[in-house]
Amino acid sequence: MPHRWGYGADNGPDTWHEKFPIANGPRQSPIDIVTGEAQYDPELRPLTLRYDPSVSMDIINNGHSVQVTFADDEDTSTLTGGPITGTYRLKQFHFHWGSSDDKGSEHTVDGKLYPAELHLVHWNTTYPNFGEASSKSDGLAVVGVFLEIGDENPQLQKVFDALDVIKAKAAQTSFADFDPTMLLPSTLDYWTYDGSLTTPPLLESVTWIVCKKSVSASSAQMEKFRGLLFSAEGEPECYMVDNYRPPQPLKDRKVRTSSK
Ligand SMILES: O=C(O)/C=C/c1cccc(OCc2cccc(CC(=O)O)c2)c1
Ligand SMILES: [Zn+2]
Repeated sequence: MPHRWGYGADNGPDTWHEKFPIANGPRQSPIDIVTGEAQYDPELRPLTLRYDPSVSMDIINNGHSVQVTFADDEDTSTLTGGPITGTYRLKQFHFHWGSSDDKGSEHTVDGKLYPAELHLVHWNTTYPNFGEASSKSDGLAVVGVFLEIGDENPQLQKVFDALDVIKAKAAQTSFADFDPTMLLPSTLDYWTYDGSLTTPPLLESVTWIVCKKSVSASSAQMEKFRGLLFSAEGEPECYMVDNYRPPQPLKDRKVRTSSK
C-alpha cells in the first residue's frame, strides 16, 4: 500500500515535496495575508454565488477532511464575478480545523490563526470537468471562509449532525437539499491571489478568494469536527485534527482586496 500523504509526523506537509515537488513551487497555498500590503483593486467585482440546494449529494469522510459533494453536470450552482472571468461550478466544500480552538485555519491574517476554514471549491466551465480544470492555471476558484468561536451556527448544525455516521475514512451518507449560501458571511468583501490546492497534488490552478468576514461556530460544534477519524474502520483510531497546511512563501505575488 503506497505511503499516503497526511498530516502526521511522517507524512505531513513537510514531507509532501518528496512525491509532489510542486510543494516548493512559485504559487503555493495557503499564505499569511498581510492586510497592510493588500492592494485595493477597483476593477474587482462583487462575488456572485448562486447555489441550488437541490444538487447537494453526499457528505464524505475522505480521510483528510469532511466534504459535501454537489452534482456539477449543469450550471446549477455557480460562482461568477469577483476576480474571475466566466462561470465556475461548485464541486464540493470541505473544512480544515485544529486540535484546539487556537489553530486550524490554513490562511492566516496578519499571523492570526482561526479555529477552522471552510473551502468552497469551484471549477472553470471552459474546461470539460473538474479533473481537467484542476491542472490549468485558471482552472479552479476556491472561496475560503474563516470560522470563529461564537454563537452556535444553526446552518452548520446540519453538517455537524451528519458527522456521527461518517466517523471513519471512506464513510459517506446522503446529504440532500443543503444550501451552502447559508455558510457564507453577511458581507462578501474578500482578498484574492493566485495559489494552489492546499493538499496533494498541490496543483497551482486556484484563484483564491478569502472572505474578510468570518462566520461563527460554537466551541461544542467545533469539538464535533475533532471526533472524526483519519483512520478507516478496523485501523488503529487516529483522530482527524490539525488537517491544515501552514502558510507558504508569498514569493512573487500580490494580494488584492475588493474593498478599502
Ligand atoms: O488521487 C488523489 O487522491 C487525488 C487526486 C486529485 C487530482 C486532481 C485534483 C485533486 O484535487 C483534490 C482537491 C480538490 C479541492 C481542494 C483541494 C485542496 C484543499 O483541501 O483545499 C484538493 C485531487
Ligand atoms: Zn481545503
